Amino acid sequence: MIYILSAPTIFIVEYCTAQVGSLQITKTRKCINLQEVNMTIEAKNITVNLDGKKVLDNVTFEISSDDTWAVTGPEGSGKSTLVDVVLGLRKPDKGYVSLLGDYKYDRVNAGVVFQEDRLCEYFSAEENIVLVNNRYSERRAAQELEMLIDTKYLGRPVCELPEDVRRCICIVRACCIPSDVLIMDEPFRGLTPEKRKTAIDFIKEAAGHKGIVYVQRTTEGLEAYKNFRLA
Ligand SMILES: Nc1ncnc2c1ncn2[C@@H]1O[C@H](COP(=O)(O)OP(=O)(O)OP(=O)(O)O)[C@@H](O)[C@H]1O
Repeated sequence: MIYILSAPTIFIVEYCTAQVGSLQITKTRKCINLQEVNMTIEAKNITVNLDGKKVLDNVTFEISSDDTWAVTGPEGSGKSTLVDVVLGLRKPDKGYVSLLGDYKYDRVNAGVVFQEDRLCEYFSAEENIVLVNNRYSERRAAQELEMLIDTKYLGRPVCELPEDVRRCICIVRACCIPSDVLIMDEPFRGLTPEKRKTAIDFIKEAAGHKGIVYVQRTTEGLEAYKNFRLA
């Protein structure tokens, strides 16, 4: 990581992290090398009560670039609630989520697979991808989709497609959204072990140095990852 000091009127590089008197301290990355991007989502002391029941009790963890987390726990243990808090969709009763490092925005910018598919049912798989990233043509979207689904499923309303194919479309969609982190709630539901492995390879490739959070009941199928940190 290089640090450059410059006068505030001369804006040398894109990421400004602090202003010190008349000096602008700018943090940059040589040749915009993604390897040096450092973003951290800090979830600290998260406590959530629902209907008088403590669903999350003082949960603390950090998701940084290059981290891959598995958040596991039995049914009803609060996994999806934690995802909602991290995404800013639910306010915790106690604790906070903050963004540290090279974030350009003051909110979590995530590619998400939700527990439910949340697809546009009468749109095709390609159209569902283009909807979340208008830089993609349908042709480009099809190329991404073909890494996980058979071409026979393209060009058809997704409501006609089998459950496992729909889940793969959700994975591709999350990976195609411009984002800083990937958060996936039961992404591999209904997938065969072989397909799950292909999907993990696809996600790893698409994520690059982004942090990844897998949410599922157990770590089954995540053996491809070594040194897992369990939350
Ligand atoms: N809006 C709500 N109002 C009241 N209770 C809720 C609400 N949403 C979730 N709960 C309860 O909070 C607990 C945690 O739910 P959550 O969906 O986060 O669990 P989970 O670990 O993701 O479960 P699963 O593995 O079934 O997806 C459950 O007991 C659930 O019934």
